[in-house]
Amino acid sequence: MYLEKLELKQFRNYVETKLIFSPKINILIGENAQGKTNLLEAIYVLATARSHRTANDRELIEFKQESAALRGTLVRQTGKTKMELILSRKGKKAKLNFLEQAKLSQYIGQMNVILFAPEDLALVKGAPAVRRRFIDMEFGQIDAHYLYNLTQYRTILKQRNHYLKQLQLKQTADYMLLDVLSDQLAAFGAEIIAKRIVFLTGLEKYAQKLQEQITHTKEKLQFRYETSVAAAAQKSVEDLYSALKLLYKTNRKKEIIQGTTLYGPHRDDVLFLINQKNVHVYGSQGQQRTTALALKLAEIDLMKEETGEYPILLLDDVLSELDGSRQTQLLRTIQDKVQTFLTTPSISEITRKLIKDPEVFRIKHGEVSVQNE
Ligand SMILES: Nc1ncnc2c1ncn2[C@@H]1O[C@H](COP(=O)(O)OP(=O)(O)OP(=O)(O)O)[C@@H](O)[C@H]1O
Repeated sequence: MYLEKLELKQFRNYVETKLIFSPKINILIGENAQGKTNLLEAIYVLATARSHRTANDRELIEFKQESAALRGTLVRQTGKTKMELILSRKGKKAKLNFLEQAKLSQYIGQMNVILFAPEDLALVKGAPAVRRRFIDMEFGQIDAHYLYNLTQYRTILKQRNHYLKQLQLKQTADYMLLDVLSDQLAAFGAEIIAKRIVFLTGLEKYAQKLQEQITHTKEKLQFRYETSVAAAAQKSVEDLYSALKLLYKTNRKKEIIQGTTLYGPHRDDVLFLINQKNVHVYGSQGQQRTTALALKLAEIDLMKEETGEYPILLLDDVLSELDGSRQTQLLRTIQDKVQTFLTTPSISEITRKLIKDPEVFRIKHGEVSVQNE
């Protein structure tokens, strides 16, 4: 799939911009603070209805304005789709082919994007929340059911935590509602854990191959899903559900004392292992970066497998963070098959050598000019 056209109105520092992109590689070049990342962010927001940089949509609207509009034409094997997202103080409105979608979950997933920013190089090293967010953003895009379960889970988790707080403060002594909420949370939690394990297995298969290519060694990369449910990978959804319910039952006192839900997918993590050793703990900086790169590139293949089409790749100033051989590996992987947008302050020699006929956009103060060499 590829994004053919993009129109922005009052989005960040773009007052009004209309662009036509190459289905292959688009280079967004410009000095600092001109709007390169804002443009990548716009594509990301158009696809996922949320920003990778902020949870506050207000920040996405041009400083002096009340609303922002993003419109795009997405081309897939099955045809073209017009996508539209309006952001305002009142919330978001999403349209597909001019039809307003009652739920955002109906809109998300049309356009699949993978964003790779320098922060992602810390994915392996960062806190568990960073990895959970990564998993949820990626898997949510390719599986509407996963996204639905996640939304339900979050809503019930909030209610359950609120109720645990009430029990902690002795504002209530009724355990009936807690049991109901535990039951519901376990049901959605089990679905989420089961899907995460399936997806991670798929991702691992591709990442292993890439890791070997990048390192030219016999380093074996493995992913392990870490959860409080024992032997989760061997369990069916029903078994996971029973196991979670049991965890809530046996740890009721502990959860009430702490006033929060201590078990479930919101507390889980992913471990990355190289030759059976935890990369987070034992990996060199280089190994951690390679693992993050392999993980990101593996997503391209996983999305292709799951959706039948290659996703759109957004590379935010990431090339300069990689050494020559990793840059080469990255550019070879995407060459000709993945529509790519990459931001950079200047085009490196490697990029010049490896990228054939890129479309180059020069960005200055939120204005874009096409600059083909
Ligand atoms: N809501 C907004 N309205 C208007 N301008 C904004 C808004 N949010 C951010 N900006 C402006 O956008 C610019 C930053 O753009 P962006 O983050 O895309 O930089 P960049 O070109 O990627 O630079 P760098 O290479 O430093 O990351 C800043 O000038 C900032 O003031």
